[in-house]
Amino acid sequence: MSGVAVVGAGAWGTALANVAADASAAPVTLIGRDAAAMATIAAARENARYLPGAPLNPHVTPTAALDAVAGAEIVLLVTPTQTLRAVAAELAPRLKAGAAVVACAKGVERGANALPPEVLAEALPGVALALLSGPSFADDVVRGLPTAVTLAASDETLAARLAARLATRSFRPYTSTDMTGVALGGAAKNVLAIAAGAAEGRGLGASAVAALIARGFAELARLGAALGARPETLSGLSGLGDLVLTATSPKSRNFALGRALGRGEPAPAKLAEGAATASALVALADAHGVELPISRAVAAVVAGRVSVAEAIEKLLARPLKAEA
Ligand SMILES: NC(=O)C1=CN([C@@H]2O[C@H](COP(=O)(O)OP(=O)(O)OC[C@H]3O[C@@H](n4cnc5c(N)ncnc54)[C@H](OP(=O)(O)O)[C@@H]3O)[C@@H](O)[C@H]2O)C=CC1
Ligand SMILES: O=C(CO)COP(=O)(O)O
Repeated sequence: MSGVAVVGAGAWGTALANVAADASAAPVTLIGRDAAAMATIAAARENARYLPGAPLNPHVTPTAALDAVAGAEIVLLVTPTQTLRAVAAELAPRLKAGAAVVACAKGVERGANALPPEVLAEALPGVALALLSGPSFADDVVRGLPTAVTLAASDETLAARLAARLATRSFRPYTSTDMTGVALGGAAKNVLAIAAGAAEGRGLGASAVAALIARGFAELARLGAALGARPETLSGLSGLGDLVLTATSPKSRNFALGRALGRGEPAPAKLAEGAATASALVALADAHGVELPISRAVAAVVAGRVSVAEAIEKLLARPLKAEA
């Protein structure tokens, strides 16, 4: 079976390293950028900073040596969206011939307003690319709780091979060839989760959160149609599935950020991809003539241009129209 290297030793990278090691006896390397931190993980057999209490699978080798990717047929790229291009550039000269790179981040790159597949296609020309996304909290996955995700590649044979390599009894990758749709769902849900959290933080109630999820999904569907995404992708695991998970759970860092903003509390220090993605998602939509009222409101709030209260009032003042 194929050796796997995981680049990015955060919560999701660590969880996926355990998944890859649980799925096969082939070697798994977990690559971080801080040598001291990786040595600590190797000694403790636990990533105490990002996944405390989760034993590292004994077949996972932590290291800070990026050259270790050279031994892998499959590279899972699990650093935040805004770092993908730079990290991929570092990977390019080190990759084994024929290796596949799987983007596992969820967002839109600022500046280029590009989804992860586009970023990697530019940074890694000629490399076999795939994308992994879907409703999957790292904490649930590392505890072996049932999780279903989407593994997309333009080549369905590659998607099936990668899914088979990563599948375990509890981690179930469904395959797709719609990389745009899968990437868009993962990016948009993080932004919409901030809105849902803000609504809860303001005490607007479950009905308001449900309305934001439904109308937010309508935004996703409009932008997806403009980008050529398949409707069934957006209504599947990586779209609606991840939106429901992330927009209804305080375990979500994006939801938690929104809730703090809604309560007028300081923003949590944890990564919230939706905050960096919001303006880029709106810019991507604007370039295709698609209006995203909720995502635009989130972008304005996280940029500090308006308060949560002002954003809510603006959304409530919007003219009523046909639902679809
Ligand atoms: N956490 C989750 O439940 C899930 C997360 N995801 C997605 O996975 C991606 C990563 O998220 P997650 O693992 O949670 O984030 P974390 O904040 O837990 O970890 C991010 C990791 O990326 C590393 N990193 C950051 N910048 C760089 C860089 N320039 N070069 C190399 N490494 C870098 C960090 O290194 P350092 O520790 O040295 O700062 C850290 O180890 C996100 O796009 C997220 O949306 C997807 C599904 C589930
Ligand atoms: O992507 C995730 C669940 O699918 C993790 O969500 P957060 O990044 O909001 O914590």
